[in-house]
Amino acid sequence: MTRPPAIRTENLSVTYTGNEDVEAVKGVNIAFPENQLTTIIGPSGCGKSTLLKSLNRLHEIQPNVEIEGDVLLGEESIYNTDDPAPEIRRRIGYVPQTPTPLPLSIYENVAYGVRLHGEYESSEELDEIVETYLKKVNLWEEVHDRLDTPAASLSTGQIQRLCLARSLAVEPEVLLCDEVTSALDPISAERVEETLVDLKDEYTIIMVTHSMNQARRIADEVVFLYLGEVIERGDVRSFFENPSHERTKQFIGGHGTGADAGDGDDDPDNGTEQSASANTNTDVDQRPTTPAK
Ligand SMILES: Nc1ncnc2c1ncn2[C@@H]1O[C@H](COP(=O)(O)OP(=O)(O)OP(=O)(O)O)[C@@H](O)[C@H]1O
Repeated sequence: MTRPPAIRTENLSVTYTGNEDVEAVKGVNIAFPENQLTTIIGPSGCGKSTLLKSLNRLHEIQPNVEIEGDVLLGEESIYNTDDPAPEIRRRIGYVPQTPTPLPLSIYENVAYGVRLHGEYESSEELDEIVETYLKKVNLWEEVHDRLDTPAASLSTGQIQRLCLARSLAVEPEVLLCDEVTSALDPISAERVEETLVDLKDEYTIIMVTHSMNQARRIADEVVFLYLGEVIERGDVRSFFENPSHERTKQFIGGHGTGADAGDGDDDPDNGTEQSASANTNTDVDQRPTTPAK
């Protein structure tokens, strides 16, 4: 049975108005069901990041962006509201591709937002919150004996998990992840992926990825975006095994024609992922693939 949407768009269009207008997202209507992981895939420049950022008003921090339509969190508009943008962004967390820790200790990186929102009553409770979220992202074992050291001393993969913990500690309703493994080495990427799989039954996660292999591994549902429009969406199995639209078929190419359609993904030494976009000549994605679990 389809779960109720945690967040959805209504006729959402996003236009960059610079020297010339670029309508990056075009009248998109899409609902993201709660407590599942939905990946957004599509060729480079098709509007994936733009769509993701519009889900928590992140475009407001850059000039020359026009938004039409609406985004509803539950039944509440995130645009037509008196709530300040930081409160919207607390409820809809965003984790970027390049993890950036605050110039603070490991502990304070997780505690920061909790302090800001005043959602604790004692230092013991704050300690518990920090421990809880570091455990949720599978980082506690690695850092519990050095919580006071600077977060910058961690590896990039650990920092990405720390950033996930920081986002989760303020208890968002939705978590937006923008290519959160693509800047990581394969082993770190695998750890982050495992963490997302652990989290996905408990959180509504919307994740942009360039990797169809990653989408296959961890998504519940897949959304295919092309030139700013949603072409197709479906549960991960039917999406890859039985896509309806010709454009989707072209995009996923030979990868989606059967459950066993091999794409080299299970071979950690494969080194590159053959992007579907290579089949459509719209993109050549030679990013490293993460090894299968
Ligand atoms: N700040 C900006 N100003 C003008 N145009 C922009 C801006 N950001 C993105 N665009 C354009 O909007 C379109 C969608 O870009 P977006 O980054 O959302 O695509 P994407 O699917 O996330 O791409 P990629 O997979 O390469 O990250 C592209 O044509 C891009 O050039």
